[in-house]
Parts: sequence; structure tokens; C-alpha cells
Amino acid sequence: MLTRNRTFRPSFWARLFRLQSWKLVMNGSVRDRLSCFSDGAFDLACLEINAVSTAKGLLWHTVEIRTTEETHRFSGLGATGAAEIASEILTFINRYLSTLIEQNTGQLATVDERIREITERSRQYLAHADIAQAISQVPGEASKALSHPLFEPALLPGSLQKHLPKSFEFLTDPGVRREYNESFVVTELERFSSFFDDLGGFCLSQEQREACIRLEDNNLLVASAGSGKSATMVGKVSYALEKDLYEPEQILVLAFNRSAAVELKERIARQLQVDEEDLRCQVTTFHALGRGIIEKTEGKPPQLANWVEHPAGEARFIDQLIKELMANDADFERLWIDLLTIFQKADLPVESFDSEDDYRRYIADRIDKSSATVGTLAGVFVKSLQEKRIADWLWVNSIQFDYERQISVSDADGTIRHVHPDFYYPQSETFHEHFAINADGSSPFANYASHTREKRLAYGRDGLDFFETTSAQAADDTLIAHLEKELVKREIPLERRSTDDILEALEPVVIKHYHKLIAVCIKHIRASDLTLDMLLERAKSLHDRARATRFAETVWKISQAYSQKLDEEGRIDFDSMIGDAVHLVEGGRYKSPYSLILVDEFQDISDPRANLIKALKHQRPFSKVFAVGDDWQSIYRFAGSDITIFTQFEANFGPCWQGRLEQTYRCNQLIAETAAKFVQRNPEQIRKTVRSTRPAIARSIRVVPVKVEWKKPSFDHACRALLARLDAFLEGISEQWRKEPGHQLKVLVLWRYNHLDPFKGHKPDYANIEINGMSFHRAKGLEADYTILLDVSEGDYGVPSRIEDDELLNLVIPRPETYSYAEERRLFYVALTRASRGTFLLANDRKPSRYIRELCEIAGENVRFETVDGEELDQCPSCLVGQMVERQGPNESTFFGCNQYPNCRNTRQTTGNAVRRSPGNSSWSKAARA
Ligand SMILES: Nc1ncnc2c1ncn2[C@@H]1O[C@H](COP(=O)(O)OP(=O)(O)OP(=O)(O)O)[C@@H](O)[C@H]1O
Repeated sequence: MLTRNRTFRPSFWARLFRLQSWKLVMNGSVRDRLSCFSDGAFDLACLEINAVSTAKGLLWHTVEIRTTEETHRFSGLGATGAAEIASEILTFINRYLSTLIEQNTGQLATVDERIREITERSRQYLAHADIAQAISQVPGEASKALSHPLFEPALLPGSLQKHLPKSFEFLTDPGVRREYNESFVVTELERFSSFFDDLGGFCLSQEQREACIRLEDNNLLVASAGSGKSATMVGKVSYALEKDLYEPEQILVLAFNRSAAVELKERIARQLQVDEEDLRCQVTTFHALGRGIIEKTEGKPPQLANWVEHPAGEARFIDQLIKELMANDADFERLWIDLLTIFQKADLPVESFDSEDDYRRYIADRIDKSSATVGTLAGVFVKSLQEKRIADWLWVNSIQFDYERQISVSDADGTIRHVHPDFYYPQSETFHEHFAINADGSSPFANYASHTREKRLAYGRDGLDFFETTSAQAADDTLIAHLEKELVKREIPLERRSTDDILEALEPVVIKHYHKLIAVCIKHIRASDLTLDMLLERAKSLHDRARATRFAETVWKISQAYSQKLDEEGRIDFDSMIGDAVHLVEGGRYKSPYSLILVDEFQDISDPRANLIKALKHQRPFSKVFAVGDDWQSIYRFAGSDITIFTQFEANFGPCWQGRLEQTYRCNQLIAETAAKFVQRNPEQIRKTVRSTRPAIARSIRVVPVKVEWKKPSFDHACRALLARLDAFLEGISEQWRKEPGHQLKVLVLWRYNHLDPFKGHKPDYANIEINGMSFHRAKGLEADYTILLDVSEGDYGVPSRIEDDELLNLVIPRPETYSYAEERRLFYVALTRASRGTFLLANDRKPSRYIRELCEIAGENVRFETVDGEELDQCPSCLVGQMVERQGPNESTFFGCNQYPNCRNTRQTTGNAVRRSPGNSSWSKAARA
């Protein structure tokens, strides 16, 4: 029995920084309400509260208390603090509900009747909300308590539990309801067997059928690529209407984009045999829903900024804001240019990488003789990102220097030694070494500290003008200031290049990359009301603090300008529109008609969208959410999506039924299984066992190494040659696949970045194949017989794209992923799973992607290496990505060596059985017949 008062406040730190000020009191004697003090004092009646949840923000956790009319947020908490308050509120509410039941036990007989009525007929699947809804129709306080959305039977006092009628076990014992539902599903599958046998032209699988029947309060259907999510959505809506569970107007289906909504609407209408215009359930996008809510409530549509509808509109708007800021704010100009030049790439420590190879691949533009070389604006190649920072700064300030110029110095015993000081400034004849030494004098490299000492002594001994900089200075952001001081001391003039010259020297992709980062940061800053202090605080936890701090300041200024511009024009963007819609729903100004909310592509959900679903669900009692998605295909982080809303579904929406769609109708078993194992190398992804309806086609994953000509491999040329070969091959066996005259097989040519488009708007025509080309992202949701993936190679813009995993995103993302290149891995998975019969991976033969190696590790011999003409290559058994080629040894001998030398030093004697195999198309024939 609660007798004392409990008071909760924000955490000590939040109060110290005066970030939050509120008080929540659970009064021991007034049990029917919580007392709150925030902007004023108000009470929250226990019977009015629909939901209590916690949410994680950038710095703090928040407790959210929802009533039909309002949502109250209490922030400034740690994770445990928030969880404790949420749990205390639940206990408090349930204590009050218990007293209501105890005082009104006379009503229990009627409630018992109502429960038996709906359970004994076994007419429908019973979620907790269904029983609560039935009970709520019984008049009286006890039924109010028993049907309360937060009623928790486990918290009822034992003395009361004993007196509850047997039927109440449906509420108090989860096992009883589960058993009822299991048996209901079995009978229902039989009852509706012919209904599911032909639904939208498909005979639904067992798991699709079950997903249509099951309907808990919250549902998450975890699907796989090509597993027929759309067919299941259509089935679910049709089944619910067929069963009369809802009026059509009570059903809302949310699709990720307009074309998906159009397709779903068309399919549902066809299935229900109504014209699309007459379809009474709402099939729409989040944007259209948000717009509709505002229009209905305010009587006029929201004033959207004129650029929001244009695909490149946001990037152009941001570009324009940056230009205006550059013209009017000298501090901003310096920050922005510094980011583009000396802070282009985060200086990450070796220890933050899984392996030294990963580290070298991250820093390097190219690997020379086993050592990484990093390009600079000054045109020289250096050995580390810190040296790059120095060289770029020298270039920006027009300072002449030589890199690693050889000089002679004397050792202590007088012997002459040749050394290569990192930088030499001819104007003052000064040598400059940048030492990899940390603040405590240690170094990540063996014997480095003693070499450093020797070098210092040698320069001193020979009376050379010398200064040094260190990694410690880079870490505490004094490197550039120190360098500048040393140069000024020697009267070397600094002449900053003009902004135009600098911008001209930059690769356009560098600016594009920052634009994308800025766009996503603005979304988070505005959606979560982040402040500059919060960003700067977060910046301290990033590896490259110097860069993170500058970026935080830059993006903050741009986001302020962004908001100001929209305010001046009286316009809003899409996210604000959704945010406004959320306020209208949470404030009760919009009355939601929806009791069943289905959400497609749930893996790409963002915070504002999730808030809209929560607001709609909690406003209308007993409503349900059915979300469908594939966490392996979450690829829209740059549009603000947050995969953890999916992976932590229960934390966001409450206890749920989780179903699976693990059968794929698209990829053959080899591709399906290999891709599944590949994506699950990230332990954070949900575990699934993917089975295909199409048997495995041996060696249907093919790697085609493309030779480097004129510095770059020609993927255009290789792609066209491969298409021509595929077309000719299919011609030869057309009787095996051609169903009718003119029938062509589909080929998708896919690339990571649009600059790789080999067709540039002019697709070639072939007799047997229909070609389409697009980026990996755009291919989401599409399928083809064959796919050709271009440039599956290492590189900043390769696969995985090294620039995409920028740690700067962690400034704004509340729950960053820890696995390296997590989103790039999922994107490659999306690309791999578009093909049913076969996929070709075209790779730079000098820099094959690490992902190719992983596929070989997983699928072994089933990954075939071949030339564009189909000749099988002799795959290196050691590194798996190279090919064994004949080399000259001493005394005119020959041997086989891996073409990835020096990265792979595998060799084999010529006497072995290392012969090239003949062109093999046998498995293709099987693929074409499949
Ligand atoms: N029950 C079924 N029987 C046969 N084919 C089906 C069935 N359900 C779906 N399909 C087919 O499976 C293929 C994949 O379906 P769909 O595109 O809906 O999958 P998806 O889960 O949305 O895939 P992805 O997530 O990869 O885009 C389509 O060709 C579809 O027509």
C-alpha cells in the first residue's frame, strides 16, 4: 500500500545546466491522479492516461505520458531514471485501478458474461485490446479499470485475483489467451483456406496467411527480400474486411513513397473489387496523411516550401543558404572552407578499426608497395591523415614546401645517414617533422619514440633549423595553431587562397558529401529541438573532436538560417509538416478515425513518422498497429530514418507479436542464402532463416575483375560487353525460357553512385534482354532475372562507400550503430537480392571490394571468377579476391602468383594443376531454365 509521497525530478546534470525543470509527484493519499509541475501545476488523472513510454534523445531520456488530448514529456533523465519513473507510474495507476475493482466487485459478473461472450464463440483473434474493448462496454468503475490500456493484471493484489471469475484468466494469464489464439489460428487457416489460396493472384504461403490472421495490439512482421510483403499487406486488409473486424474507414495503410502507395491502393482495390476512387480505406503516404490532418484541422493546406517536392530541392536550398552565409559571415566562411579542406576526412585512430587493413583502406587513396598513400590538395601524396591536414593547410595558405625531401645527417659516431624529413620549407630552410606521439609520449608504432629522439638529436647536431608537431596536438586541436606560430616565427608569409580558387580545386563529391550530412543533421536538429550546446557536448565524444566541433558550429549556423528562411517565407518543410500533424493529433484537435494502422517499409521509419503513428494509435482507444519491414534493407539513414525504431519495436510501441516472412519468391536459394549470411555478419541485424521457392543455381554469383586502363577500369565498356554476351547466350537457349514471342528477360544494371551510369540516358536495345539501370538505392523494391553490379571495389566512393560512414552523423543520431559500414552492408544486400537467376559483380581488378571476399568465404566455389567473355579465372585460394597469374621467377623459371601482390603474396609452382578452365556456361543454362 502506497502511503508516502514520491517525487521525481530531472537528473542532477540536467538541473545543473538548467536544461530541464519539472516535478512529478505521486501522492500517497490522492491516488487517482499524478501531480505535475512544469510550466505551471496540473494534474493527470489515472483514468485519462493512455500510455506511458520512454524515449531516447541525443543527451537525455524522456518519459512520455499520453492522454487522449495531450502528450506530456518529462526529459533530462538517464536511461535508468526514465525506466524507473515509467514503471512507478504504471504501479501507481494499477494501484488505483485495483481499488476501483475492489470497490465494485458487484460488476464483475457482467464483465464475466461479456468476456465469455467473445471468447466462447471463437469468432476472432483476441488481442488484449479486443477483450478490453468488450469489457469497456459494461457500465461501471470496475470495467473502466479492467479495460484501462495500462491495466496490468500481475499488479493486482493476490487477495483480489483469487475472487475473479474464471473467464478473467483471458486478462490475467497470458498463457490462456495465447492458447486460445493458437487454436483460433489453426481453425481459421482451415476456414479461410480457399480465401488465401487465391488472393491477388497468389496462393499465399503459410507464414503470409498467419500474418494476415494474427492481430495483437502491436505487431511487427519481420520480412526478407522478395518475401511478398505487399501481397501480405493486401491480404491483411482484405481479411480484416472480410471478417468485418473494422469498417473500411477505420483502416489506414501507410506506404513509404507515392509510387508504393499508388501500387498498394491499386492492388487492394482490385482485391476488394472496387474502383480505386471508391476504396474507403485510406492508402497513403506519411506526407499526404500529415498534409490531410493539417488541412482538415486548420481548414487550409500547410504552406510547404516550394522546393520540398523537387528531388534535388533540399540540396539546392542548402547550397543557397551556404552561399548566403559565406557572403555575410566571415567566421562561417572560414569554418566551411576549413571543413572542406583540412577537415575533409575524420582523423580516426588505428584502434577504432577492426583490423589494420581496414585502417589502411580508410586513410588511403591508393596502396603503394604495401603502404598507404593519401592524396592532398597540394598534389603530393602523404602517409597519414594528420600529414594530409598539414599539407592541405599549407596549400590553402599558399606556403611552399617539399614533402619527404632526402637530406643527410650525422649520427653520434659521425657516420652520415640519409633521412626524409616530412616537410621542408625552402623559404627559411626549415625542416619539420610530424611525430606520431601521444600526449603521454607513447606512440602506436614500435621503437617510434627512440627513433624520434635520434632524429631530434641529429638535426640539432648538424645545426639545422627544425621544428616538430605531434599527434597529441592534432588530438587537442592545437596542431594548426602550433604550425602557424612556427612558420610566422620564421617570417614565412601566409597568403590564404581565394574561396573561389579553393572551391574550384575540390572534387565536387566532397561538397556533396557535406551537403548530405548537413541535410540529415538539420532534420534531427529541428525534429528534436537540439541546441548548439548539445551538439558541442556530443562532439567531445567523437574521435576527431577538432573536426566535429567545427562541423557542429557550421551545421548549427546553417540550420538556424534554414529555420529563419522558412519562417520569413511562412513555409514549412516535410518534417515540420509531420511534426505539426503530430501536435494536432496529440492535442486532440484532430480526431483520428483509424483503429487499424498498417505501415509498410517500417525499417525506414524516422522519429517524426514514428511519433505520428504513436499519436494516432494512442488517441483512439483499442487501436492496433501492424508494421511490416525488413531490417536488413534499412538504407535511408540520410533521409532521417532510424533503424533502432524497428529493432527496438517493443520499447517504442509496447509488447508485440513478431512474425516472420522468411520465404523468398525472388532470388534462387544460392543468392538468397549467401546474401542472408552476408548481412547477418552484423550481429545487430535480426536473425532469420531465408528459404527460397527457387532452387539454388550453382555459381549464380559471378565476379568479373575489370582491368585498370588509363588509371581507371572501364566499367561502361565491360558492362556493355557483358550485356552483349548475356544476350547472345540467351538467344542460343531461348527455347528454354521464352514464353511467348517478344518475351525478354529482365536485367538491372546497378551502381552505388550515379557517376557510374554507363548509359547516360541511352539504354542499349537487345533482342533477348530488357535493360534498366539505376542506383542501388533506387533499385529497392524492384526485381530482375539478372543483375550487373558495377564497381564493386574498394574506394571512397566504392562498395562499401568509405565516405558514408562519417562519424559526424553521431552528432545528431541518438542511437548510433556500432558495426562498421552497417548501412553500406545493408545497401549491398539490397543490390544483391534483386536478381532471381544470377548476379554479376564487376570489380576493379586491383581493388576488389572486401564484400567480394566475404561472399567467397560464405559461398565458396559457388562464386565464380570469370572474364567479361566468360573464361573462368584461377581464383587465389589465399586472399580469395585475386587471381593466380603466371610470373617470371629467377633463371627464367615461371611460377603462379596472386595478382593482388603485394597485398597477397600467395604463389604456386607451375607444375601444379593451375590451368585455366574453359568457358563454362552450363550453370547459366540451368539459370535460364529456372
Ligand atoms: N504467395 C506468393 N506466391 C508466389 N509469388 C509471390 C507470393 N507473394 C509474393 N510473390 C511474388 O514474390 C515477389 C516478391 O514480392 P514483393 O515484391 O512483394 O516482395 P518484397 O517482400 O516487397 O521484396 P523486397 O523487400 O525485396 O522489395 C514478387 O514477384 C511477387 O509477385
